[in-house]
Amino acid sequence: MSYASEELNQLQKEISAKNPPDVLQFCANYFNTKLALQRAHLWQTQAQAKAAGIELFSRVKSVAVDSQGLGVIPPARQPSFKSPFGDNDPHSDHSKDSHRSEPSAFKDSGSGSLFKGGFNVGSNATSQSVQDTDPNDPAARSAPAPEFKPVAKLPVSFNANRRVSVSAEALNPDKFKTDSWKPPKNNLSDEQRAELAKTLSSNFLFQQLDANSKSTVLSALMKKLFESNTEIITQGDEGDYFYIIESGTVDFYVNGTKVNTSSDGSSFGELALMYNAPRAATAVASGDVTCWALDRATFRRILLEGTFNRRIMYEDFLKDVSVLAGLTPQERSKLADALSTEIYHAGDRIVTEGEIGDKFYLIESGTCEISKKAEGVIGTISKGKYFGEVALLNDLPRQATVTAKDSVIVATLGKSGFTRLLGPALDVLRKQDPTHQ
Ligand SMILES: Nc1ncnc2c1ncn2[C@@H]1O[C@@H]2COP(=O)(O)O[C@H]2[C@H]1O
Ligand SMILES: Nc1ncnc2c1ncn2[C@@H]1O[C@@H]2COP(=O)(O)O[C@H]2[C@H]1O
Repeated sequence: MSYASEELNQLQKEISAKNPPDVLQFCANYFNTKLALQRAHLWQTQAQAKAAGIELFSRVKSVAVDSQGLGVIPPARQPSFKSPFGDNDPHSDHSKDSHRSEPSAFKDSGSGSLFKGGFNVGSNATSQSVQDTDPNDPAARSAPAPEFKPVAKLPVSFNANRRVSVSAEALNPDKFKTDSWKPPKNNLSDEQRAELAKTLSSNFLFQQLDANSKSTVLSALMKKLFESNTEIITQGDEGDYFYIIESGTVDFYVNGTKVNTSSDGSSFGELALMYNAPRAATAVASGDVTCWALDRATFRRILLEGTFNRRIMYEDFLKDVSVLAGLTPQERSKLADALSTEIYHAGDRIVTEGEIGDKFYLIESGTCEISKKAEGVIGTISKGKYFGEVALLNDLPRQATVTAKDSVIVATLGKSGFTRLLGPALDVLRKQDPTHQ
């Protein structure tokens, strides 16, 4: 299948799942978001290459002409990753401004880190040794104490003369493997396989797989052992594996700041694989850690084939959101289909007081601060809580500013989904309206 057909198929699936009222707008947003992710990845790649002294994209000077016919240097323009049709092409000449920061948020229509905590691997997990000859095995990396540096700042300016076809391939490595794809084989003995199946059987996501997919995953999982302080994942890298922690504790850092910790039974490393985006965080073994790793192609194949789909992942999350407690399982499924994921970093404004509101937000992880111009900070909210309902319920501008205090992942629902899909939760939201308290 060609790259274009693959993209169109994917879009078709999204349209069928979400049945958007405004199809053209939906398509525009869909590709806009894809392009944003691609650009974000390019920036990251360029930053890494630059740090290593490599000039990745040749520079094309963009010189405007002033009223006297003289060439002038264009003013620095801050790229917006919310609009990739804007000034964020890393192929451009950015030498005039060294203060541009890497993108702090990316978003996509799909689920977020909902795999986290999904794998409730039992504490009776066994630890068979698996022959793993994968040359990319992260366990094979040397393991010095991790050193966390902020991601390099990037320069700004814009020239769209060069497009990103080569990098588009880099971002879609699976497309080259699609036809010849064969899941890896871990060569577990029958007993070891049965043990692993037992270990994963209590896991929510694993339970959703049909027999074939279960068997594929069992054969493809690779055991990885990480010594204390090993960097399992490095922020900004391309995604290679999705990990399930059998035992041990993993800490997550974004730009050098610790944002999260996961242990036995949790999973991580799904975001980069799902969105073809750079790794959103650095994952470090805080003690000795044993993981099961699923390679990118198998993860994506199973995900894209729909067994591991968005609905499954979001349903798991939605069960824990108290304001949605009154929804029937069918209502929850419909809602799950309509959600999108956005990621923000510390300091990002997610909604701004006075602006027009078009989305409702559920916090999947991280902490947000709510503030009002007149009153300052009025509260903080975290996982399982929501915001952005007031503007939508009352057709008002945003009544407060909501800022990410750390790395925040939110599930968002557009305005039409908000009124159509929240069912009895809308009444609860109305009753709990903070501006009426
Ligand atoms: N606050 C967080 N922000 C981003 N990623 C996180 C966070 N907490 C845990 N992670 C995990 O860290 C992983 C890093 O690689 P990925 O971006 O593929 O997927 C990421 C998530 O699974
Ligand atoms: N006291 C408050 N006043 C206004 N908004 C609040 C308050 N407490 C929490 N919020 C949330 O902050 C959000 C800002 O955007 P909205 O007005 O759409 O919805 C608002 C609420 O979800």
